[in-house]
Amino acid sequence: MSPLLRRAQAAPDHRPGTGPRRLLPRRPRTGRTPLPTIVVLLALAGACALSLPLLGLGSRVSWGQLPHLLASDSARSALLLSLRTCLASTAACVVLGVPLALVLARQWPGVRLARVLAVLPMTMPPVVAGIALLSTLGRRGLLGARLEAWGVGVAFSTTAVVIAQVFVSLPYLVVTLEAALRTRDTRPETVARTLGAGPWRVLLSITLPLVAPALARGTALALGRSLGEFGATLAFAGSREGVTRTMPLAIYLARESDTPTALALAVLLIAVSFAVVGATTLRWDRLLAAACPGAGARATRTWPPPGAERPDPCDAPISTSTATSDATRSTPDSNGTCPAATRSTTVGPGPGSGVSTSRGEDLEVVFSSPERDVVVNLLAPAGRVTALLGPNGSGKSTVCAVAAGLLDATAGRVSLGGRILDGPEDFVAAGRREVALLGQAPTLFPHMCVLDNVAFGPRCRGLPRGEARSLARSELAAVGAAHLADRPCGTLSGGQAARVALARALAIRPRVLILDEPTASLDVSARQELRHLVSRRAREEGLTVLLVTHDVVDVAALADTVVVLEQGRVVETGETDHVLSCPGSDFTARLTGTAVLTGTLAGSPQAPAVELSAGPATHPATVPDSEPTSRTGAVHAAATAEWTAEQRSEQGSGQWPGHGPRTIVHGRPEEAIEGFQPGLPGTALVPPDAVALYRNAPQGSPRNVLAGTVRSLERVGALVEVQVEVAAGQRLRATVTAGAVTDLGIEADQELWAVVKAVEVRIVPRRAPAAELPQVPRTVGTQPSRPSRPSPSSDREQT
Ligand SMILES: Nc1ncnc2c1ncn2[C@@H]1O[C@H](COP(=O)(O)OP(=O)(O)OP(=O)(O)O)[C@@H](O)[C@H]1O
Repeated sequence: MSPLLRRAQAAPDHRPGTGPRRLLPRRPRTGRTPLPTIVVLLALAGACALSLPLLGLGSRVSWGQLPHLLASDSARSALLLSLRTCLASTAACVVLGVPLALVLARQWPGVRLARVLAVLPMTMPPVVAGIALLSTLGRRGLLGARLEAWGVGVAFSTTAVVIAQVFVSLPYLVVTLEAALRTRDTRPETVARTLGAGPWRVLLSITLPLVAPALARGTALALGRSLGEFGATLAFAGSREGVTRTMPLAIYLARESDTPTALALAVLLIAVSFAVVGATTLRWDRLLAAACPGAGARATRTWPPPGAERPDPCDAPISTSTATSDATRSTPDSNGTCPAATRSTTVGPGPGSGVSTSRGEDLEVVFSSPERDVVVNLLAPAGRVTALLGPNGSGKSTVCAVAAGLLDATAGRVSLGGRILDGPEDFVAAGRREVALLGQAPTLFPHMCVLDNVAFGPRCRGLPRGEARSLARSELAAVGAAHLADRPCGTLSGGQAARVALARALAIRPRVLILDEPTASLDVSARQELRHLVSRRAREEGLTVLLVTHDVVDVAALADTVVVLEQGRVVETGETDHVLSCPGSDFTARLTGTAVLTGTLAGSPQAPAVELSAGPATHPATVPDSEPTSRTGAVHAAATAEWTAEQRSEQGSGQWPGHGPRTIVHGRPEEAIEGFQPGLPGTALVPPDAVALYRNAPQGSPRNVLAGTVRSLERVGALVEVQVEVAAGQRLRATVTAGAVTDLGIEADQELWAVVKAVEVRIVPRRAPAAELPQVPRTVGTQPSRPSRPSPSSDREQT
């Protein structure tokens, strides 16, 4: 115990908050990490450095005479000229700076140098900037001489003032905006593309609104810099009253001859700068919402709006029983009650109408991506749900991106109902394929309300605003989210956001719905809810669904067929029931809890076996009790191996067989096993209910008996998973009741016996490791992409 704690406990009263007796360190009251004192002191010194000169200036100003001093002709002329030129130069900065920042935020050869050049005018002494401008646009300058020949004189004019201001202030806007663009989340833009937005709509509706705060700040900085511009203006434009003499110049000239006027102008300049920069820090959205409540849904980020009550009476878990029940949900009325009738407008049979439209068509995806070492050929049948499974990095997202048009199917083909979406000659862009993509995160557009999010896709497809909103309302109703329509997206829970994202994907009336782990970030109940919803909506619309998931419950509940990818190749396909009950790959075996034991194939397809990799004997050389104990609860496990004849005789001789060098697992006889060849690598897949654990060596002559060591015990719901190592690094899994664990006295490092029914063990040839896989020919995929195609390796950057 620390001395401090001892003292605290020894004190007669060490209740918190009792003055000097409070010896325990004070806990921080907020979650914020406290700043070191020295940092706070330095910050105060910095604040003084910024504010003291202003105080000094204020102390010299004749405040009483201020209106009189500022009313002089020269002061008014300087002020008006400053405002005119600053507004013009700021507008020019926005027009030129936004495109420049967009280009500089991308990756291209030489972009780093370009970024340095863009910042350079910020670091130049202003007078040097003026000389540079004079050398370019002056009468004898690089361009100025030609302009003079055409009768256009730039230097020493009001235009020169604007040019000088643009030159020094443009970098402020570019740097601020470019940093925001480079670090922005690009997923909303990718989603917008998949919903059918073209480049202009993505830029104007998504990209710029998302970086609007940085644009506002950059613009304010540019305006502030223009207002204060002096050196470059003086060198390039001179000081002609009413023409080029802006406020800074007027202050400079008056500072000796007419100090009170100079100080008054200085105060005015500071006040204007303060107003301009301060305006960018205001929450305009809130002010607008307060000023015109009708605009609140689009602008405000708070919910409920002031005066409204929580909780939302319609915000209950949705019923997934019938489409109609969801479709009748609607926006609560002003009293907060949910009217029975929906305001939804349906298009055609309409979402949630319960009428199957069977829009789905066969989706075929055949491609190779040498960069990612993915070679895939798969078919998602029309109107069915195909689960795409595989370990991390196996290529699932790549398949989704290719199918959605975010990635070019190099040397391949994507077709929908026989129509080529991506092939050697054709490429249909993302968003024009009738393919909707729903990713792990809902990625709602944060600057739009829920209704506008869902109406975005239909708007991109040319639907008038009113119709798009009606369709959006009915889509929201169909997923039980009609009452969220006017909510800002930032106020939704994860489950609500997922529902809205589903409605948004379905609002474009796709034929194919691609779900790339949409339930990954949800809790159990929200996950279940979304699962039901996807299943119901896919059925109602008759959609072809490609579902990426790592959750076996998703597969069992939703999928009709399963495709398994490993190391970028399809290793297993089949009907869901078959794949789950008879997994044919390591991945599905693990997914279903089946133990995977590896070794060398032996026997024949009619009597298949796998000889496990050799492992050290770990059991002590004691004679096991040959009586199965009375506590022989035949507990079910997930793998086994044969106790060989030699091992039996070892046991008879009083030797514990341990993990002998010839641990063999026998499997179910088959008529034929593709690729079976004794001596090649093989796998024994042992389902969870095929194994019984014994504390002592079992009697009788079971074919597969395995000696092993308990390596872990883990609670799985009401049961306990026992992992038993049967060869070096190879474990069986047994799922037993907690009672059986107690009865058998199972604990870590204990030796056990496992018996596995051979008829339940599948023996399959093992797939060669990645290094031995046939390489994709390098010529494939090196074809130049058509300009409109996304680059094969650029989707991550974009997504
Ligand atoms: N932008 C990229 N550029 C190059 N290679 C990439 C890129 N994105 C992914 N890869 C590679 O492509 C392969 C397949 O990745 P992909 O993301 O498709 O796998 P996944 O099965 O979806 O994985 P996860 O389950 O982790 O999402 C991996 O080897 C990965 O490293």
